[in-house]
Amino acid sequence: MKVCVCMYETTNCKVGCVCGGWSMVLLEHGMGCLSQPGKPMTLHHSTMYRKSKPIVLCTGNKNKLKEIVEIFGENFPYKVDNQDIDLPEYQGEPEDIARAKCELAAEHIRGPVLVEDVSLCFNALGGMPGPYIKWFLGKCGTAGLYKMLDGFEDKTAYAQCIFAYSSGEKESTVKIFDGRCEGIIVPPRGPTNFGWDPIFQPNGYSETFAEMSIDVKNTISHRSNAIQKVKDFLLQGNH
Ligand SMILES: O=c1nc[nH]c2c1ncn2[C@H]1C[C@H](O)[C@@H](COP(=O)(O)OP(=O)(O)OP(=O)(O)O)O1
Ligand SMILES: [Mg+2]
Repeated sequence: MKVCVCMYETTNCKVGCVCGGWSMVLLEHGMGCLSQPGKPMTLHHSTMYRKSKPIVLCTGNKNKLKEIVEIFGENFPYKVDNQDIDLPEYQGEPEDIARAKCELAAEHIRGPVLVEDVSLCFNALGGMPGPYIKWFLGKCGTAGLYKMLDGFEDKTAYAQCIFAYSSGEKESTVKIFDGRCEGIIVPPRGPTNFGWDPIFQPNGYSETFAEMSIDVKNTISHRSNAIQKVKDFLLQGNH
């Protein structure tokens, strides 16, 4: 993350925070700053939004939304809204699917948008089901997905999350952020509330994503790896 140095004398704190008398000032790029003049600014205030349009996160999946909001954390300085729209998804490589989904979302929202597309890739199957995991999961269930690897010794897999961001401006290009988590496919274990979590056991852990606490999942997951990149990009003043 870019560290900005506060250059301004402070005025009265307008956000009523616990900033010890130092207050919110606006830096040149419009980001709020809570710091002593000359000291690096700290992004520790949840109401310290940049003066810009909210970023609209387009997903119809409530579990994704919950994890994304938690991973962004309350210190994230931009306002993120959600639109529950089920966007059509093209066939092809995961990155192209996310890009096309993002372009459709930007057309729909006409402002800054963020979408994500998730793949679960079995190495023994050359990366399939990949972006089609949603349909395989729907038709075969988690046990059926595990069974697909019956004839293979190689149970390794990776979860991939691709975020795509568009500022929504005409001619703007879509920015892609890729996050992965390597692991193995195991017989289903743990709660069944989120997708293929019961059959994915990340490397270095003896629990499946479904069995581990959400806090642990959110520090190692495909989604958290991708979101770190999204955050770095947006916090560099790119939004
Ligand atoms: O961390 C995860 N842990 C377990 N399962 C997960 C995870 N993340 C996505 N999933 C599931 C949801 C869907 O069955 C498929 C991805 O498809 P994907 O198109 O990205 O998700 P979706 O259609 O549910 O929501 P969206 O409206 O954002 O497209 O994998
Ligand atoms: Mg989808």
